[in-house]
Amino acid sequence: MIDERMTVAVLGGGSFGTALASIAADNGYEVRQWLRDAALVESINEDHRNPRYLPDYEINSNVVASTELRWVLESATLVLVAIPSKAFAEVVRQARPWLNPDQILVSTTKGIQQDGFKLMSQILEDETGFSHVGVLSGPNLASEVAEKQLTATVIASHDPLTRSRVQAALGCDYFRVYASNDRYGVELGGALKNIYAIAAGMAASLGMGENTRSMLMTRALAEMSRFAVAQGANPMTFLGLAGVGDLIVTCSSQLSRNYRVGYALGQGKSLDEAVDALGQVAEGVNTVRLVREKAHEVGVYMPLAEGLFQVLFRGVPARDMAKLLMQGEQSSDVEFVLSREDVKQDQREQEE
Ligand SMILES: NC(=O)C1=CN([C@@H]2O[C@H](COP(=O)(O)OP(=O)(O)OC[C@H]3O[C@@H](n4cnc5c(N)ncnc54)[C@H](O)[C@@H]3O)[C@@H](O)[C@H]2O)C=CC1
Ligand SMILES: O=C(CO)COP(=O)(O)O
Repeated sequence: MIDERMTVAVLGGGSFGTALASIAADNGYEVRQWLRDAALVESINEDHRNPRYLPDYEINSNVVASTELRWVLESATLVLVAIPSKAFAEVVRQARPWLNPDQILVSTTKGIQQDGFKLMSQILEDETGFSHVGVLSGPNLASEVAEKQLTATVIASHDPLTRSRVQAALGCDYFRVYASNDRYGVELGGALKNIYAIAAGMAASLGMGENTRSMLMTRALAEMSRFAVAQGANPMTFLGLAGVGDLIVTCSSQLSRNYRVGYALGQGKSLDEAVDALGQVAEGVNTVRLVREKAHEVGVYMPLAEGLFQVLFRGVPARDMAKLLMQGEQSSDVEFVLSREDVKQDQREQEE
């Protein structure tokens, strides 16, 4: 049964915004989608297709697109913001005059803003001062969502109303929406896994095997949760869909843009060539820079992020970096069970 009071606005005309708009419309809600590009607006409204970002999928005909932010937002009770992190704050500021404190504001973006190392839901909070704020994140390749492949995601918010409204708006027989109150952990999970997806794509194109991919993904999880805990998130969140779930899909699929950037780099393309060929956002390229800097600042050990940074921005060949990483410290498997300090202590004692 649909909640008659709910109307949905989606900001962003990329692949994920389009896929989410179509789900809400499939669920019977009135959906308005904001895009800058008038030609794409026309395609969505006339042909029910987004030829630039999701050319192969039909969009529910109840999604109405517009270039008018005011029109899209004025009747909305739920606002999903699906804008790449670099432009996220700018768009929220543009939207601010038509946002109100009763609306539910949800980021679906998996990135970090350079200025202040802010996650997107923090931007929503800071720019509006409103309290119904949440994050949607999980293993959600947009084209598979658009194809109605069976999929699950997480709505994370401290606010129960935000969680239940998003579950009602998007949950359906092909899209399950699980709830979390660790907004920061869920959001960090989505942003951080993009770093390791680039590394996984690179490893695959260099012909590295399945053991290598498994090692990479599991050590990535250790590194992500180490960083997140240092930033105040709950490590248990990384056992869920927005942690290990998203890491698995993004590190295993050519449908991931971050993975594809890594794959192209492994084939010898430059970073600029790889990003240009993609023509869509690969958030991990920026995230690795910001996270590496933050890790240095707060003293968190992140050898994989550091290694990827050196390959992407310092010209270190990926194979050399892989060799170097294999010579790094052999420490604890799960450091929430046996700490890295304890392993170091054991090793020191054996050496004496
Ligand atoms: N595509 C996917 O499979 C998924 C993407 N996400 C996240 O969703 C976010 C958005 O990604 P996609 O929709 O995939 O991106 P995309 O690359 O498909 O499209 C980006 C959209 O944002 C628009 N845009 C960029 N700058 C803008 C600005 N200043 N003002 C207005 N619009 C602007 C572009 O015109 C385009 O419509 C990313 O952070 C991504 O990590 C999350 C889950 C799945
Ligand atoms: O976040 C995603 C899947 O959950 C999409 O990943 P990419 O941005 O790498 O395509």
